Amino acid sequence: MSDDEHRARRGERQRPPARERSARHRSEQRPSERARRTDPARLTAYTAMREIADGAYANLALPRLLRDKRLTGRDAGFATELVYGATRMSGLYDAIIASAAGRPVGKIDANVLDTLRLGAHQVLGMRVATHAAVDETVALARQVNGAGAAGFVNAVMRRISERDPDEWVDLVTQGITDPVERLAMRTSHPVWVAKALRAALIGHGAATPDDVEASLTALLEVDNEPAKVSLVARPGLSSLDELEGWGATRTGLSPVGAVLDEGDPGAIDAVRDGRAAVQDEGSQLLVLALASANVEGPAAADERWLDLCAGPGGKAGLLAALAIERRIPFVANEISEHRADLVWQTLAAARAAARDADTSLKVRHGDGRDMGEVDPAAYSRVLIDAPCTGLGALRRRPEARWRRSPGDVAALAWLQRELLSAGIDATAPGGLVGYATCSPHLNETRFVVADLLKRRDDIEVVDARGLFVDASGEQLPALREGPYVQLWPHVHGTDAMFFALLRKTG
Ligand SMILES: C[S@@+](CC[C@H](N)C(=O)[O-])C[C@H]1O[C@@H](n2cnc3c(N)ncnc32)[C@H](O)[C@@H]1O
Repeated sequence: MSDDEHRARRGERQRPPARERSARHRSEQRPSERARRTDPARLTAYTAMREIADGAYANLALPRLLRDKRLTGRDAGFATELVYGATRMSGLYDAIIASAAGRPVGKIDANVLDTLRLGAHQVLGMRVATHAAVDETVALARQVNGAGAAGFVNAVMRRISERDPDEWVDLVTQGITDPVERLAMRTSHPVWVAKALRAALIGHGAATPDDVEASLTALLEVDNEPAKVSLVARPGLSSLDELEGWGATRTGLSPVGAVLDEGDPGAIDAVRDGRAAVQDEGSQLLVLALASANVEGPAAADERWLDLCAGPGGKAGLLAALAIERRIPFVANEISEHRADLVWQTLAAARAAARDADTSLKVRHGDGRDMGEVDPAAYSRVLIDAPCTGLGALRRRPEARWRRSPGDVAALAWLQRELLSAGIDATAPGGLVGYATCSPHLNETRFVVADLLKRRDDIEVVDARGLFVDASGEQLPALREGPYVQLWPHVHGTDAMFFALLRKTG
């Protein structure tokens, strides 16, 4: 990376007129006059983009490629920002590329389009100096798309770099009259996602129809900001002091949480051993809430805990640690064999601790919908972290917004109801069921619980707000009227986790 790019990554503008003149001169050269190759960071970013186009997940594909290419430090950071930014912003960038190219992106070869998305992000999203962004994108195109494509990329990149980001947004939104659709384009979200999140903000009481635009804007903008790396110190296995020793900082939000501002969490001994883990603080808080609520009646006499949908094991890791401290038997269930294996690995440290404490910790591979029949009324606390669209964690999964569709919400709705019903069947009278999603979509959250409350007479809702307490014991702010808890990235700094707490009454 050049000095300009390092400055750009620090957010400094670097576009002196002389360089601009030089950029114009260089970009007006025929691509064949500039036959050099691009740098490994951009090439790796391009390879990741192609894998993502084939269905890979950015958070899995990119770290593997960075390792294979031995990219570390600033180069790894640069490649990561390129891939995450170009993928997240591809809705907006595609509109800009189409305008600059004078043709719909459907008529541009998919490989070339990815090269252009990476180039657009450097110019519009990263403030890499224009000449470097254009030259390197053309060099990348020459290397991976061929000489013919490089000429086209050169022309499109030159046009993109003629306007600043605000001018482009104005241009590509000028024909859009609906304000939510305009916002969706500006913040690069599918329109249906922006509309669903708008309805969720209102439906969960976080905004009114009159003031929702400001909240929606803040929410959609946060989706485009890199999420901090949050860590959990699993109680009894690690501690916040230990994580601080590795450079993490307590946030004060989760009593067991810290953030790592820089560095690889995988380098931390406790994370490698499974005594600590990377985990959103909203997820930590809902596990702590379920574990700290009062169970009553027969459930209180014989505590046993169940995580019904445990893969890959993040919440099970925290729940298991808490169960072991209290010598409570714990079962983590998961339907996917591969993900059940991941739970087994994630719980390695907890399994050892359970053996030492002579308490039971089991990983079950099976359909959670059967648990009501397999283990009826057997558990005192059941967590149902249901499969969902993940619309509350878009900042962590750059490709997710483009993969999901409204049909997914409908397809998941029935499964979510069946899992919640089975979880209730598996709960002993007086016991608690925590229903969670990393989506605030009303059809995956309130409506699922409301439906079960209508169909069953053996459950009641417990107000969960008082159980969401920060490191100093204070209830989290802005939890609205309850009884459910809906966290928001733009308010709480967590993923948009939903949590409903139900008590089995009969
Ligand atoms: C949101 S994820 C759970 C995340 C997990 N609690 C964690 O914190 O790491 C939902 C999980 O439910 C699993 N799942 C889907 N259908 C299921 C079913 N019928 N029974 C049990 N698990 C299921 C999925 O494979 C997925 O691993």
